[in-house]
Amino acid sequence: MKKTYNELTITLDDDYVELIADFIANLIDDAVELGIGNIIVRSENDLTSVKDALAAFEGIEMSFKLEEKENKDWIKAYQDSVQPIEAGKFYIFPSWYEPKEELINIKIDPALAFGSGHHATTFSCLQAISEFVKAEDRVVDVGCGSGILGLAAKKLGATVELCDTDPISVKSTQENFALNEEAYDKLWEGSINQADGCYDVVIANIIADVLKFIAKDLKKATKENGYLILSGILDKKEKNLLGSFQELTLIKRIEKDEWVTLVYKKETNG
Ligand SMILES: C[S@@+](CC[C@H](N)C(=O)[O-])C[C@H]1O[C@@H](n2cnc3c(N)ncnc32)[C@H](O)[C@@H]1O
Repeated sequence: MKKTYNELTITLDDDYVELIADFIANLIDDAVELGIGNIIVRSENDLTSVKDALAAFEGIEMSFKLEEKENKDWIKAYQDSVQPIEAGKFYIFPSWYEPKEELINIKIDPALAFGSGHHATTFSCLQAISEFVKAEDRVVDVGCGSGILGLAAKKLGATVELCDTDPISVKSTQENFALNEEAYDKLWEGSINQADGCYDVVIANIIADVLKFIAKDLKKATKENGYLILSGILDKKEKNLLGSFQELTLIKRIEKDEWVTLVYKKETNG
């Protein structure tokens, strides 16, 4: 145990506390404390990159205080308790576990970027990918985080491109593709507006407000008769989002915990 730990206090609108806390819990393995209008994260690791990842979120005002404090006894727990999970056709496991023969294996170690597979939004996307991605599809993973969704599509034989506005996610995606001995076809720091052409499947697990903000580009990037998988939508935000995608056909809705995943088809006349 180190002599000191880092404490990051995030002050934000109380409506977003749970959402952002969920996001942080998937970035790191350390304790996240929820307050009224604030979240406190404590870790022996440097929390600058968590702060930077949060600062990259568009549409949510946050202020940050990062301090170094004397260590009492937090740390050391979650990493030991990270369990593998099964989602759709996939088995997501940390490297200290053995793969499972009957499933498609994806090795992900807990790291700074979002996407260990445990969060309801990632889990539901993996289910949707199992159902809608076919070999040789051209797929883009928008907001790739750890790269887990792109990796899943790659394992199904798709051509995969990925992007994220956060450089830590881009790095983490590179590392996770290497860890799984897979190669992506393109990876860039940025968003879907920089994509080149159209895709059979567009996947975006971000948050409702951002999905709304980039709706036009997501729809444009989806091929005729292609699929658009949207996730990261809190149930209370769903209604407000639907209007931005109303010209597409909603073919599947997956609800897990308080999170909703929507699968749209862009019909030929859509
Ligand atoms: C909830 S995480 C999803 C990570 C991973 N795809 C998964 O399903 O577990 C959302 C990611 O979207 C990224 N992001 C936020 N706004 C974005 C935008 N406008 N365009 C692309 N990525 C964005 C964040 O940096 C974050 O890595």
